[in-house]
Amino acid sequence: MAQDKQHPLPDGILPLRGSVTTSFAYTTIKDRMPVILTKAIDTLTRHLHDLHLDEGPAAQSAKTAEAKECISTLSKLKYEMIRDRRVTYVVDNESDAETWNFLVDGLKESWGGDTWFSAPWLFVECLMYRKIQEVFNKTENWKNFDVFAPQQKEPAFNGSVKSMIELSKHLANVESKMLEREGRSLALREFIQFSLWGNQTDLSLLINVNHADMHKSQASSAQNLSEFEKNIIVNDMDAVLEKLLNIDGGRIDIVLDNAGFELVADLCLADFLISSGIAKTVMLHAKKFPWFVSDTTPRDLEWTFAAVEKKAVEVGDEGLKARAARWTGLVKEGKWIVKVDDFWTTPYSFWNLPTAAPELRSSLNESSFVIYKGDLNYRKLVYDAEWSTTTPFATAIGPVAETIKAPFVALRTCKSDVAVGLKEGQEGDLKGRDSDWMVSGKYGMVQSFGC
Ligand SMILES: O=P(O)(O)OC[C@H]1O[C@](O)(CO)[C@@H](O)[C@@H]1O
Ligand SMILES: [Mn+2]
Repeated sequence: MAQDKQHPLPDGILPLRGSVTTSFAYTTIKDRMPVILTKAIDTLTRHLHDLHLDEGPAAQSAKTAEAKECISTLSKLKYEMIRDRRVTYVVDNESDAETWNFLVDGLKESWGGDTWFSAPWLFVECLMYRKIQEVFNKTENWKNFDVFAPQQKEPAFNGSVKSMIELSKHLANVESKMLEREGRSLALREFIQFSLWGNQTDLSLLINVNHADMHKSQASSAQNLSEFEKNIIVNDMDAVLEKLLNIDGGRIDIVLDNAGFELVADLCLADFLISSGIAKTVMLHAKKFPWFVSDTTPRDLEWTFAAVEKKAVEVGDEGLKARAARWTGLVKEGKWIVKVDDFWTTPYSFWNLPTAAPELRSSLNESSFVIYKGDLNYRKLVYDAEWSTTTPFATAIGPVAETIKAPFVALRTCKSDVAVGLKEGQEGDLKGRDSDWMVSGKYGMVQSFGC
């Protein structure tokens, strides 16, 4: 990973930071990030307890000692965060550590602050997940442990099964009607909308959600889709459909976001892109290590294929079972390519992509179309800055407009202090309707470039 200075923002545009006490960034660093650490500690503590019951004494003592060490380092991290201490280096042997530390060193000079609240929010929030991974990287026995899986990702998946079954049935119906172009376009519109609304179930936001209730909030049928549609505040869907329907067999990239219901909706879309002939291949970009609680790692993909198939068998849903089997087949045949790149788990905005990750950039330039999923990818596209909401998207993506040639769409539900491309007066209307419109996940954006 290249050591690359953070791209500067235009004069007068500041990055979002926790030091602005009225911001969602502030609430996130003050309240939500410490809770995420507490949950990680709790998960490890429970595992320690289970270890005592399950494994032999020798394995126990080494693993137990390491887990205790992890718990104490995570508690220290939480302490430093709450007290707004200076952020510390990433200390492990991974290939990205040097880059992280180069950026930690440059914080003061680039942004005037190097503590948890004074440094850019994007930087410190990403850093927390990298520091959690550092804790496990330094052990022998816990390197591959996903601390978010047992108590968050897996229960959330189980709580979403009802929605997944409904979604799969509905989409099978939609697919069967897609014979001509018009049918294909209508079908694609639905697949994209489900992929968009799937983004509501991001577990770093839903830290206190009851996983058993996930179904209630998920758009999984045509009926709730039309209810949700009025909440798409920027909607470039028609242009996106036009572009996609004219690709005729190229490669489409999906920069994945969360595992669980969102991933299942994304995989349904990826599957449709192939089965409809729109794309020959789909490249699925996953995260290298557990990230923002629920982001998809390669392990999550495998786990999801198996878990969907198992659930389908349990409930006797042949359609869903065939779907899951087809997904495994698509990977085997090379029609779905799963890719991991260090870049997605750095704090860089996409403005840095050409210099920080030149190979990834060349690869994206071979794509016919890129779909960026979720809120964090949106923040990274627009550099997580204090843009006014009427800033044109083309301005807020800065150099990305020229450096990544493939046309793209961002599908995100709004969960942070940034949204651009709104019409004059639209922000006021939204505020009038819902003071939390920017962060509640209730509103969505289908925002494209190059279409
Ligand atoms: O999974 P997503 O949609 O990228 O959401 C991640 C988002 O989670 C949050 O922690 C929720 O507020 C934001 O900081 C971040 O943008
Ligand atoms: Mn996410």
